[in-house]
Amino acid sequence: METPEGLRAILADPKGAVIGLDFDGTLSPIVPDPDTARIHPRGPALLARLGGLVGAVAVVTGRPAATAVEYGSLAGVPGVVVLGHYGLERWEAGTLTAPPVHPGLARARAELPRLIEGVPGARLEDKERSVAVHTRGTAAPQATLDALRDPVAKLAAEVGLAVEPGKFVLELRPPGIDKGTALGAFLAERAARSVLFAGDDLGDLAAFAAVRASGLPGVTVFSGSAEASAEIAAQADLVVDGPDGVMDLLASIADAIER
Ligand SMILES: O=P(O)(O)OC[C@H]1O[C@H](O[C@H]2O[C@H](CO)[C@@H](O)[C@H](O)[C@H]2O)[C@H](O)[C@@H](O)[C@@H]1O
Repeated sequence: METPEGLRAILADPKGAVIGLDFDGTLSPIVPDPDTARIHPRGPALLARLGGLVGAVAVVTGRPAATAVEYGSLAGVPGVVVLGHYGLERWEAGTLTAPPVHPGLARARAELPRLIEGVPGARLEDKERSVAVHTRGTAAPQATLDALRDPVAKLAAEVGLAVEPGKFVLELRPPGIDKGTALGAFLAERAARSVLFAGDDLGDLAAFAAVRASGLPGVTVFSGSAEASAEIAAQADLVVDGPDGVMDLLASIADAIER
């Protein structure tokens, strides 16, 4: 396969490159229980290696930054920056910065259990600054997700939150920021000269768009799977085979820089 132009730019000037990576489905294999997700075994060492070669490595995730740090064993990865809650939170060198909790969260948290009452296998993930409704554990995950879309959207509108859809998940979170604004601001802060972003879910499309909007040589990578979305694949320059494929790609980039 021909090397995309953005990747060639990264290899030619690695210290100008920002590598942005989603967590679930990209660095961490998808598992049924969100609490048991952990970074790919090759992840921490590879991120540390890459971090020493490129301008910056950032994990951009819908998870709370502290959760990504814990599940990703990222505290031991020098220089890595974690932009959590779609950029609302930032973790760097052991310091977490975060705004106050959105006032609509309390009511969302109180009312969501009623919406999933009588739906066996549906579960809530309370992330403090957002709440996610998961349907992966139900008998019909997609149909259940579709049935919950309208009531969840109505509640979100009433409390001033946005709905972020993902893989068998509807998340209620503060509006006004997404992975695109988070990545775009990080690229400007680091005066990036090239960028790679890898993701696997709908929330990552904003980051793909930010790569394009930056005007930098850039490459978008889709971490594909059996749950693959054609919409995301269509917007990616490269498609790899899930977190295993992401690890292989990152290793090949590190190898090529060191060569
Ligand atoms: O931005 P991300 O790092 O990709 O986070 C997006 C959501 O990921 C998690 O849910 C997804 O992964 C789970 C564990 O593999 C899986 O069980 C679930 O079905 C997926 O939707 C996380 O639990 C959510 O809070 C994140 O928003």
